[in-house]
Amino acid sequence: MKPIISVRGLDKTYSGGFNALKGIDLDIQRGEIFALLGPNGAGKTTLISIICGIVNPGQGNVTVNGYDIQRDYRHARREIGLVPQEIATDSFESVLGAIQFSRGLFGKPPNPAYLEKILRQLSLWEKRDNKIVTLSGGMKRRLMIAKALSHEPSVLFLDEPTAGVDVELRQDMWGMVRGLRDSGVTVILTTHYIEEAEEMADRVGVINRGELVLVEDKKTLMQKMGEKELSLQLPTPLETIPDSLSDLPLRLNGDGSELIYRFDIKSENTGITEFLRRLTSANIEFRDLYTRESSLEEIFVNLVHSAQHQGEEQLSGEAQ
Ligand SMILES: Nc1ncnc2c1ncn2[C@@H]1O[C@H](COP(=O)(O)OP(=O)(O)OP(=O)(O)O)[C@@H](O)[C@H]1O
Repeated sequence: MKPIISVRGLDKTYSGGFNALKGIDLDIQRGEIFALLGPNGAGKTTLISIICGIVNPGQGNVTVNGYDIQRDYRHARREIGLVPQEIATDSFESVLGAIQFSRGLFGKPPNPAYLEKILRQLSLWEKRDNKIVTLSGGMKRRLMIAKALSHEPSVLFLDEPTAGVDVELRQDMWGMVRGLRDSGVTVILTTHYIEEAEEMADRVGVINRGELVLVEDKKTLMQKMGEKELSLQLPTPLETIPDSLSDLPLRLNGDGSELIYRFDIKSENTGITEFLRRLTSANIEFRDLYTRESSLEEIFVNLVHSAQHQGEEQLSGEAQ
């Protein structure tokens, strides 16, 4: 199947001369949840704003459902629902009135059954006649999503959907976004919360200093880049790691009653058998053992660090 969004060779230099995006190539597949991760100022909003037609692209091409965002702006824009970070809406309007109005802006004929469906999906149907001013913060956020969906777009952009939202509400939002994906909407979200990407995304893109440094299936990414840790619970805490084991990737946690061995799940030989044999030789006993995988957060930090490191090496190479 053809991708719903296709970005080719996208470059953006702002008028002040700042090069915010560098040669971005990206395909978004129909029906997926794609999370765009990156540190502050990496270029996430710039990329989304270009796809949504809010910021002019420099060089390159972007199509949405086959429509070129510059040559065929109106068609491309109709395919998109954008949920901005800020809640901006007329507070004395009713919930239903607000989404009817948003739909009208796209020149779409009324479709009460569709609007009812999205309000029900977002748990706002009971509030349809309420004035927006009377809604809670979480309801207002959901209303912003309902507005963005009102014209039946095929792609929904969520810019930091849960910034400043409490944990419980965040989980509600995640459930709702998954529900939208299940109903056929493609979702692209930017987030600072790695946990959010880890919970929701099918694929993850990492952007750093205007470059897309990685696009990967989330599960593959976690397997490929992940390190595992083998944690041993010791009945007798250790003060230090014995000299006979000092060449191994070990560390002690807390009061010395947890010994942690790191290994790479990519590697054919994890070294665990050898480690356990040497542990016995060193007369170290353990009560229990379990493994844990590194989180997307750790993977992300490693990636950004290595990308920065490469950049610095390149700069120092150029300076020489
Ligand atoms: N209108 C503009 N003119 C000049 N530079 C800009 C403009 N908008 C953004 N930039 C710069 O482009 C870079 C990328 O900004 P962008 O907002 O896309 O990053 P971001 O990844 O969305 O960051 P954040 O996570 O903080 O929202 C930043 O260095 C920013 O200062």
